[in-house]
Amino acid sequence: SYVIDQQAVVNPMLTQMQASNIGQTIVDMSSYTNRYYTTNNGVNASNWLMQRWATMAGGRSDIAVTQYTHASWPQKSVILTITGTDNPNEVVVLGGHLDTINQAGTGETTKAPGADDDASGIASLTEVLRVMIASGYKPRRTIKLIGYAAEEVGLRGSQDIAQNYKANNVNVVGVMQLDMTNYKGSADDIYLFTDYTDSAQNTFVGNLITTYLPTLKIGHDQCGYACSDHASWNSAGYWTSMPFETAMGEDDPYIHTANDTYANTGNQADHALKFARMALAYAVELGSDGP
Ligand SMILES: N[C@H](Cc1ccc(I)cc1)C(=O)NO
Ligand SMILES: [Zn+2]
Ligand SMILES: [Zn+2]
Repeated sequence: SYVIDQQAVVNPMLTQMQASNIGQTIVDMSSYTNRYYTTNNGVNASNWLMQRWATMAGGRSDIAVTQYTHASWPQKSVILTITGTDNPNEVVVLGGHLDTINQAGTGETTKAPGADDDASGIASLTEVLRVMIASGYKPRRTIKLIGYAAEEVGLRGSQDIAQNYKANNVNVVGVMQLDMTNYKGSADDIYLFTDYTDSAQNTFVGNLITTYLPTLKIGHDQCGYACSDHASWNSAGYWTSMPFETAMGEDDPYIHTANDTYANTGNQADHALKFARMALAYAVELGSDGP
């Protein structure tokens, strides 16, 4: 349910979250020449993320990391699963995409660092994971963190996964997409996009922000098209939210170029930390609901 009642668990975790950790993950991921869905770099970046999350999860028998093989391209999606304790069949999904693109065309040696789009989202989720593990948090529901392949070429990785979950009747109770979290281009802090998302869940996410991050300003906007992986889940009939870094039209001008670098978001991850904290609250509040 959308009742907010986990303050005793969430608040101590929020204080542990650090922008420097997020920044390091952005630097690591954007050091690949590109992460395009068909290049060796793109394949290697997926393998790197799997290894990174698996190393973090090492000691936990309730956490598994797998790669999802897509039939028609080589880059795999990465799925980390924290199996719930007494309500494991209800699943909470948080995602971002691990691929990048250069609008001029992306070959093996084309630069597409994708620091903001979307290393920032993956890095925000990785800090959520680190703090959940550090605090020994065990959700009652299952929580899945997903690094989608092939988002830039038509939301193809998330489409595969969302349709597969629908076909298998996986009971996903909520989906949050983090695509671009570190470029502060607008007056407000977090923009809840209203198209291809669920209004009731958006209200819940807004309430999470006012409850746990009361200094942040909330905006609302629309993409006007299926602008990230939440749209794949929405069209499969699942409830989604897409908190975005700016208002429409004030978004990061460097994306899909060789200049989407950590330096071009100020060599810091303070904006992304807001999204990481929001995502942590979302994961724990939804993840703590029993059957
Ligand atoms: N088009 C999306 C990014 C994007 C999303 C919303 C807005 I407003 C502007 C830009 C993308 O490239 N996702 O990978
Ligand atoms: Zn993009
Ligand atoms: Zn993106």
